[in-house]
Amino acid sequence: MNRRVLIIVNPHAGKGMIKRYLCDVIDLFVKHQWQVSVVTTQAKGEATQLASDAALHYDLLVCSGGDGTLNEVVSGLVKDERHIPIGYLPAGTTNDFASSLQIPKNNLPAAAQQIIDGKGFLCDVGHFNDRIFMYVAAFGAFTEVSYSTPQDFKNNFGRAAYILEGIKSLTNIVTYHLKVECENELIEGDFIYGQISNSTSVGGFQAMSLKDVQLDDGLFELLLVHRPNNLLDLQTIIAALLTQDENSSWLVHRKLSKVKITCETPVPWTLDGEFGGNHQTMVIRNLPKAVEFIVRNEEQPLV
Ligand SMILES: Nc1ncnc2c1ncn2[C@@H]1O[C@H](COP(=O)(O)OP(=O)(O)OP(=O)(O)O)[C@@H](O)[C@H]1O
Repeated sequence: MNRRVLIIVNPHAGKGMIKRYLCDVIDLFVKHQWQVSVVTTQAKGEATQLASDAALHYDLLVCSGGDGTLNEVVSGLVKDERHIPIGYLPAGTTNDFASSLQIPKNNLPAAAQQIIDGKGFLCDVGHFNDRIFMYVAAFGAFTEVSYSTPQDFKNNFGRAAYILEGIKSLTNIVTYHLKVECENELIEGDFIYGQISNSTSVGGFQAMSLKDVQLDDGLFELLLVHRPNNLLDLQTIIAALLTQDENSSWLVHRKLSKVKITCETPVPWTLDGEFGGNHQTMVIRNLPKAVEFIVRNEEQPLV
C-alpha cells in the first residue's frame, strides 16, 4: 500500500515561490510511491490544527513555508503530543532553521528529493511559557525587525528588508532590567538584547559562537547583551557579536536546558521570527528530541 503524505502549503510565504514548484514536488512524491494530499493555509495560525490532525491520518507531513509556518506545524504536534515525521520545504523569506537542518534553501525540488531519500532526526524544541519555538526566542534590539517588517516588503526586498529595519531599530534601543535564573546561577543586569536559541543561524547571521551547537543535546544557547553607555560601547558590542568574541564583557553566553527570566516591565518577545507576546515572567524549557525532522542521509550529496 502507498504511504500517505500531506503537504501543508503557506502560499503567501516568501515570494509565493512554492507556486512555481508545487507540481514538480507532487510529481516527485508520486514517482516514489507516495499518495499525496495538499492543503493550502487560508489564514495565520491554521497550520497548527492541520498538522495536529494530519498526524492521525498520514505517514509523513511536509511543511512548505518559512520559519513562521514551520513554527505553527511544530506547535500543533508538540502541544497535542502527536508524532509524525516532518519534511520541510523552505519556501519563506529567511528560512533560518533550514540552514541548521542542512536543507537546501533555494532549490525546492532538491529539498523535496532530500525528504524522499532522507532519514529521521529527533530534534529538541523550546517551550516558552505556554508557547512553542523551534529555534529562537529573542527580545530587544533587532528582534522587532522580523515581525514589524511588512510581508509585502519582505517579499519584495528579502534580506535587505531585515537589515534596513534593523538599522532603524538601533536608533531606538530599549533597555530591560532582568533577573535571569539559570541552573545554580542568578544573573541580574540591564540588557538590550537576549536570545535563547537552538540553531546554527539566527536572523541570517551568526551573532554568537554557535560552533558547538547540537540540535538534539537537550541544551539551548543563551546570549545576553549588556546595555551600552554610548555609541562607542555599541560599536564594541557589534564588533564582539560579529567576531563571536566569547570573552567580551559586554556579552553573556551560557548553555542551559531551563531558564527563568523576570522583568519589572513587559518585554516583547519574538518566537521563530514572529511576535510572541509581551511577558514579565518567562520560563523557557528545552523539550529534548520532541519532534522528528527528515534530514539528509550521509550518502546523499550536499546540494
Ligand atoms: N493564507 C494566509 N494568509 C495570510 N497569512 C498567512 C496565510 N497562511 C499562513 N499565513 C501566515 O504567514 C506568516 C508568514 O509565514 P512564514 O513565516 O512561513 O513566511 P515568511 O515570513 O515569508 O518566511 P520567514 O519567516 O522564513 O522569513 C505566518 O505567520 C503564517 O501564519
